[in-house]
Amino acid sequence: MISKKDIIEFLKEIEVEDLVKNVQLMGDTAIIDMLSHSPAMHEKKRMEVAMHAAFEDKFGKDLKLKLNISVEVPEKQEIKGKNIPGIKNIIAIASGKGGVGKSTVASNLAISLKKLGFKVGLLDADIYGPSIPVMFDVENAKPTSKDHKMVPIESYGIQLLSLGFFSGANQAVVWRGAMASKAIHQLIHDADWGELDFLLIDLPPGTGDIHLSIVQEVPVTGSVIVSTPQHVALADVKKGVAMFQMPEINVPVLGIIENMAYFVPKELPENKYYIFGKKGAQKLAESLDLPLLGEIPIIQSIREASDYGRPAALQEDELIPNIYIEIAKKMIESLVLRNKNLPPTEAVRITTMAGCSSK
Ligand SMILES: Nc1ncnc2c1ncn2[C@@H]1O[C@H](COP(=O)(O)OP(=O)(O)OP(=O)(O)O)[C@@H](O)[C@H]1O
Repeated sequence: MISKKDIIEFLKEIEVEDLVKNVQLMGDTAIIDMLSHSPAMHEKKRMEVAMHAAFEDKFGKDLKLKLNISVEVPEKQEIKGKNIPGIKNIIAIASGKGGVGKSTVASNLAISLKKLGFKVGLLDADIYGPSIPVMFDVENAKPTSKDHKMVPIESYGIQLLSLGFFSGANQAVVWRGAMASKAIHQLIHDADWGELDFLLIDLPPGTGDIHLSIVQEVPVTGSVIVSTPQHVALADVKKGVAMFQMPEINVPVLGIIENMAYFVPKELPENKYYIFGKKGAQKLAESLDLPLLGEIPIIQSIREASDYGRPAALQEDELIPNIYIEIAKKMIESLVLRNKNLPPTEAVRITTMAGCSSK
């Protein structure tokens, strides 16, 4: 006669007792409530199949097994890398393709979050061409160290670190491969970022191994994908989204930003010319069930501002700053929603729109 004690002993033997919440024996049926730490359906299925096989092996067909598997994702699994003390939210800025304006968007988003009253850092992890030092007019800066930690360079109130500070723009190529991962690890963990509401990470373009290692390195709260309206760029957005949604990455995508969405001539600011097609990103965002965080026009002064080293979101004229402020607010809205719908993590602290009044 099989007893409840036999079943509990067996659960210990097969080393699943820490996943078992409750065991009941009713006649010839064992009812076991278990936890799965992965939200993926195939994991649940795999657990079910393995349990049935193990029980049949041990107790034969005399004992029926009824499993109730519930999903509980532990905090630890949401947090990819070691938590960084003092940093509340880490947002990865990615693009499926190169040259779509990812670094420009990251810079202006950083400035806009700062204008909304947040403490912001920006890590330039673009190994192929770190451009943040130029965009923030700190091309020749060299970070110092304090208590064995790198001190970020501050520009326009944003804490900055970039591979460009160390490699020199022309040597960017040396950062490829394992060395790049190691360097980025140091920029993230061996730096004194201080207290930050947001650390934005300007990822390299594309979706390769280096992205995976960066994203697994840090507890990324959410990602934002930048695209241009062309079909080829939009097609690559799907790859970017898929990368963040891989089970081992599992970083929520907060939304898509369409850059260079339309052209506005300076002399006719009311006219919008959709040179590369209209509403491509919006339709894509809808089909992927993601928010479109905003559309940024092609404007000469955005490029000039980047080249000059003073992001366009700082301009007196309100056209560009307002577009970016709206995008920053939408991103925070999406983050708030993400925090409501997903299990809380240590890295996620912003739960309301408080502090979002424009300064
Ligand atoms: N909305 C815009 N209007 C005009 N020029 C823009 C706009 N966005 C970006 N640019 C310009 O386009 C060029 C590419 O932008 P950026 O370097 O930000 O792209 P990226 O996606 O980060 O590139 P990479 O793939 O090299 O990392 C830059 O010269 C930038 O100033």
